[in-house]
Order: sequence, then structure tokens, then C-alpha cells
Amino acid sequence: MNSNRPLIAITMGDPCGVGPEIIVAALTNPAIRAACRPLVLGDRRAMQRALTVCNSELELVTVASPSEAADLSDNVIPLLELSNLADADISYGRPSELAGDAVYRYIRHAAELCLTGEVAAMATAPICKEAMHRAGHHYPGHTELLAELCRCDQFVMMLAGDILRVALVTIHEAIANVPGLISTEQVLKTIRVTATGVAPLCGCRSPRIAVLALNPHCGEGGMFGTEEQESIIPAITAAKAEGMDVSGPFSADTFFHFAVQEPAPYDAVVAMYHDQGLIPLKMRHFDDGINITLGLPIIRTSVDHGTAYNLAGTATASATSMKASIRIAAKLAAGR
Ligand SMILES: NC(=O)C1=CN([C@@H]2O[C@H](COP(=O)(O)OP(=O)(O)OC[C@H]3O[C@@H](n4cnc5c(N)ncnc54)[C@H](O)[C@@H]3O)[C@@H](O)[C@H]2O)C=CC1
Ligand SMILES: NCC(=O)COP(=O)(O)O
Repeated sequence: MNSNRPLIAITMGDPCGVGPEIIVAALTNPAIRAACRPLVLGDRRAMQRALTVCNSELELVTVASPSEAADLSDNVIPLLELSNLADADISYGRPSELAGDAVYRYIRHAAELCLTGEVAAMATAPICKEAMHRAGHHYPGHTELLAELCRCDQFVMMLAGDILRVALVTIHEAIANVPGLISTEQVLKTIRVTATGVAPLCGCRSPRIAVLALNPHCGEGGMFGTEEQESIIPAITAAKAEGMDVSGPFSADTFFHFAVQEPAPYDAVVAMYHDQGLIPLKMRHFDDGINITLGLPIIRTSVDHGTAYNLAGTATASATSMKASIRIAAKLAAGR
């Protein structure tokens, strides 16, 4: 049975946040163990503390390579130790530069294992982007770092639950910069990558994609902005000409009321900026949603939330998103 379950690299995330404890909670779940063989990339001190915080009976076993994780029992957490952080670097709620550097190494190593095929997929626990930045790794998040490591420029961030799936044209951008980044090329790229990437998630060959407007009332004929006429409609027209099932642009204010009806009218929604898409997504799917990077040559899923410093060390953070991201990484890996 063991050999049939995909080996999934799970990056520990920021040791000062809830990452280690939601990993412990997820790996305590029999359904997660039945779906995959886990390999945690992280730090022994932080993971051991998480076991204590969670009052867990699981045992932490250090492995030297992914293959050593393959035959371990489901009562252990296999750990590839990539840092040796001191107590001062893992204080709950206080981001540290050394932790920021360690987190970068967990992600990079997991991506390398995916690229060489030593693991089938990676699922990531939340990081503190500020700490990674302070350590000299200047990436807005996992997404851009992984795209660079995979030498991929056709990537898209999508957050997904079973009803709503939202892909973003712009990701971590100051709101003032967003209009200038909405081009026909960017919108069309997002539609294309979303259509291809969402198919294995929704189980359909020709996903139904809805595209949102940027401006109120789709720009009201140009009165409230021209991005719809100049960029978004031309991108939709081009995507249709390529044979994709695309509709829009839709005014974002009313769209989600209809999009969350069941059965779901769309398989994915293309939103123009972070909060336009992620507020409704998290209203509906905060607990069970995941983040998935589409377009990469590797499988990468993640939790849909951040480090939750206010909950770190309390064992009260929900592990549902962590479980969902591991489960879906395993499902996608099995599908490949
Ligand atoms: N995938 C990742 O690595 C992500 C990292 N972040 C990072 O996390 C840090 C904090 O970001 P925030 O905007 O404060 O978002 P956050 O998601 O950490 O916290 C927002 C609110 O949600 C709650 N929350 C978060 N996760 C929860 C869980 N599992 N169970 C119950 N409640 C939970 C928190 O307690 C807080 O009240 C930032 O540095 C941000 O960049 C944010 C989102 C994703
Ligand atoms: N808001 C989503 C988020 O911050 C996740 O970013 P990433 O680290 O997955 O790139």
C-alpha cells in the first residue's frame, strides 16, 4: 500500500506562525495518511515544539533523503532537516531574519525535489513574506519564487474551494499599480493558464471561465474607466477565438452572488486583482480553500491563509486548509 501513495513534500513555513502545528494536525488525520506519504522540509526544534503544543503522539524521524521517508509508519513524521534554528529565531509571532532564510531554503529544496521527481508534489505552509524579504530573498511570495525556480513565466495564482475557484490577473501589487498592469496580454495569459490548469481540478475538458471587469458597472461605457474596452474585452474575444468557453466581463459587485449558487455556473473566475477575487473566495471557502499555482511544471498547493501570529502556539488554528492542500496535491499527483 505504501508504495502506491504519492510522496508529498510539505514545507514547514514560518516557524513563528501556525505552520508547524497545522502540519502536525493534518498528519494526525488518517484520511491524509491514506492519501499520501508525507515528507516535511523544515526544522527539528520548531516541529518538536509543534508536537508538544498539539499534544501529539506522532514521532519526528529525521531522514537524509526522500527515499528514506517512503517506508516509515504512519505514526511518524519524516523530517528533512534544512535548518537548525535557535529558540530566539522561532519565537511565536516575532518574524526573524534567520527564519526567513530557512523558509526560503525549504521552498527551494522542495521545488528541486519536485523537478527531479524525487517527490510527486509539494504543499506549502504559510510564510512571513516580510521575514523572507529581510533575509535578502526579494519575492512577493512562494508563487513568484517557484516560477523563477521552474523557469516559468506562464503562471497564475488560483485560490479554490469546491464551489468557487478564483484566478488572479495581478497578485501582490499596490492597488495604485493595478490598472496599469491590466493588459490584453496579461488577461489572455491568465485565461489560458486557468483553462488548462483548472481542468484536472474540476474534472472537465472545457472549463467554463468567467472574467470580471475592473471598474464599477464594467466601466459604464467608458465613464468609469476604459480597461474593459481596451484590454479585458479584447482578451475575452481572443480566448473565445481560441476555442475556450469564456464569458464576461461581469461587474464584480453582483457576480459572486450568482457564482456561489449550486450547481456552480462557472468552473473558474478570472479576477483582476487580489482582494477583488479573494474576499468572496474567503467568505465562502476560508476553511476548506486552497491556493494552487497553475502553469508550473510541478504540482504546488498551499493553505489559503497566512501565518496567523495571533494563534501561533495555541493549537487552535484550523488545519482544514492544510489538509485540503495536501489531499489535493496527492490527488493531482495521482492523476499525472
Ligand atoms: N501561503 C502563504 O504563505 C501566505 C502567507 N501570508 C502571510 O501571512 C502573514 C499574515 O497575513 P494576514 O493578512 O494577517 O493573514 P492571516 O491569514 O495570517 O490572518 C488573518 C486572520 O485569519 C485568521 N486565521 C488565519 N489562519 C487561520 C487558521 N488556520 N485558523 C483560524 N484562523 C486563522 C487569523 O487569526 C487572523 O485573524 C503575512 O506576512 C502574509 O504575507 C498570507 C497569506 C498566504
Ligand atoms: N494571498 C495569497 C498569498 O499571499 C499566497 O501567496 P504565495 O506565497 O502562495 O505566493
